[in-house]
Amino acid sequence: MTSPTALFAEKIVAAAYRPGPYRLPDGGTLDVYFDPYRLASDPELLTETAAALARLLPPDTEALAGPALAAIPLVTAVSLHTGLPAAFLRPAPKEHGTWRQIEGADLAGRRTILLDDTARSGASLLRSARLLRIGGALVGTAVCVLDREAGAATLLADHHLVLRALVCDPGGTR
Ligand SMILES: O=P(O)(O)OC[C@H]1O[C@H](OP(=O)(O)OP(=O)(O)O)[C@H](O)[C@@H]1O
Ligand SMILES: O=C(O)c1cc(=O)[nH]c(=O)[nH]1
Repeated sequence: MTSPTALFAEKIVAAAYRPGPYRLPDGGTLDVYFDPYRLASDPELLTETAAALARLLPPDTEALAGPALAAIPLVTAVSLHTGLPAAFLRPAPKEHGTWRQIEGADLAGRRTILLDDTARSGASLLRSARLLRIGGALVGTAVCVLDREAGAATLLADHHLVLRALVCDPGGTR
C-alpha cells in the first residue's frame, strides 16, 4: 500500500517539478528542477504542504524561521497551520529603519525550527542556522520540502543540526 507521505511526495513532484535547464550555483545544470513557487502560489497545495511540514516538527518547537525568498511563504503557511510564531531572514541586514536581518518574532532562547524549500549542499541552511544562533535562537533541526541528498544532511550534522525532509530525490545534474 502506498503511504500518505509517498502519495503526497508524488503530488509535490507532479505539481512543482519543471523542465529545465536550471543552472545551479556550482555550475551544474538540472534538466528537471523543483520550483517551490509552484507550491507557494497554489493555496490548496501550500496548505497541504504546510500540514505535511508541520508533521515533521519536533513536539517541543517554539518558533519557526526561514530565509528569503522561497522559505517565506512556507514559514508563514506553517505558522498559520500550527499557531507557532514566525521569523524571516533577510539575505543581508536592512540598510535603514530597523537595520535588522531577522524580522518577526523574537527568537532569543526559543527552540526554533529552520524551514526551507530545498536542501542541496546545505550551505543556505547552515548560513541561516548560524544567523539564528547568533541572534540567540536555539536551532537543532532544519525541515525542508525536498532534500536533494547532495551533502546537506552531513554538513548540517557537523554543525549539530538534524535535517528532515518531506521528499528525498537526488535528481540529475550534468
Ligand atoms: O543547500 P543549498 O546548496 O544551499 O541549496 C538550497 C538553497 O538554494 C535555493 O535558494 P536560491 O538562492 O536558489 O533561491 P530563492 O531565492 O528562490 O530562495 C533554495 O531555496 C535553498 O535555500
Ligand atoms: O534542485 C532543485 O531542483 C532546486 C535547487 C535550488 O537551489 N532551487 C530550486 O528552485 N530547485
